[in-house]
Amino acid sequence: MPATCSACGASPAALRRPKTGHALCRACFLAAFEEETHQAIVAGRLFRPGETVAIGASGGKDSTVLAYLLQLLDQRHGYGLRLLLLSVDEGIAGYRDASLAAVRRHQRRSGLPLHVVSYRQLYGWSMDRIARHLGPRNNCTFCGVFRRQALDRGALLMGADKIATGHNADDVAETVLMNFLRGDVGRLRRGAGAGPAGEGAVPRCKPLRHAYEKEIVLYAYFQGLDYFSTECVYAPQAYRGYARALLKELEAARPSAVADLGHSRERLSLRSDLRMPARGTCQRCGYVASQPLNRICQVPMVDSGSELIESHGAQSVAEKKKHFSS
Ligand SMILES: Nc1ncnc2c1ncn2[C@@H]1O[C@H](COP(=O)(O)OP(=O)(O)OP(=O)(O)O)[C@@H](O)[C@H]1O
Repeated sequence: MPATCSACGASPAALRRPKTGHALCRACFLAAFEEETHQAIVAGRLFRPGETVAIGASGGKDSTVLAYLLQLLDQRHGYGLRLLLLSVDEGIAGYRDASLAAVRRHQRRSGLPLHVVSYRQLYGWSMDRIARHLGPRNNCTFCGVFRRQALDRGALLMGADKIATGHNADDVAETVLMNFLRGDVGRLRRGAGAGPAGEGAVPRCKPLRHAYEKEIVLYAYFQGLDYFSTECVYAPQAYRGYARALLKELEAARPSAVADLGHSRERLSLRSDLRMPARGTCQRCGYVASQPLNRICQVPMVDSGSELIESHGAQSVAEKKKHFSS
């Protein structure tokens, strides 16, 4: 590594940027990362003044950096946002309880309001209980559908106009790879944009979708941010892990592979006569569905316990509100 920072030419270089290869000092790296995130927000028109934004806070590095950065950039550039932290407790012992503790620590430091919604309260089931019914496979698929809806419902109850998630460039590239490998054209078309996405009740955006995971880790490190870094106990079974391993190999050979995959998806052109899955509403619960019943209402264990359907579909919003903690 060169002795001096290639940006300021004065301070000693502290790192080589994984994204660009530039050798930078700590201050120049932090400034570049913050400015790039601001530019992504401005170019993507992700927010409007006066909006209430619920930040999906998992306690992991990405959403911790996102929450920190949005607060910093909002103050610096006067976006005029009302920022909130929104966490979903899936009920995964030894994982989510510890990561929620990290969210609460961030909440205390930042002063941002925090709301927690749980699967148990919303659906009557914890993810651990679902996993016992389903066995080791498909847990991440179900959990993803449950979480998407839980974030929507939490955001609606908090009066949020938008949900911001910490998805980064590696997440986007993995998703593109996975959808290619599965031939899932519907998700390829709608899955990797900056948002607002068309799915769900509340528009979503991903302000860090151009940020490399390695740089997010470096940013968190240099800012001394406190986050939870253990993988979910169900993740090793997920197909996404293969896409992640493949991406790491590709990145080692060519670092731009991460960004290039995201760009490929954006520029992808699909045949005009291609039939896309219709998006409607679930006949049972009324939330987004591409089939008569959405994935949650199709969970096989509903036969062995109607609790899930009843608590998911039959409660009024007023009844559900009393379940939410703040
Ligand atoms: N339990 C949750 N509660 C609230 N938001 C969540 C939760 N899980 C995921 N998200 C949101 O979705 C994004 C991507 O999810 P992913 O599963 O990659 O998160 P993670 O790896 O657990 O944590 P992070 O992305 O914060 O490092 C997160 O950055 C966060 O914004």
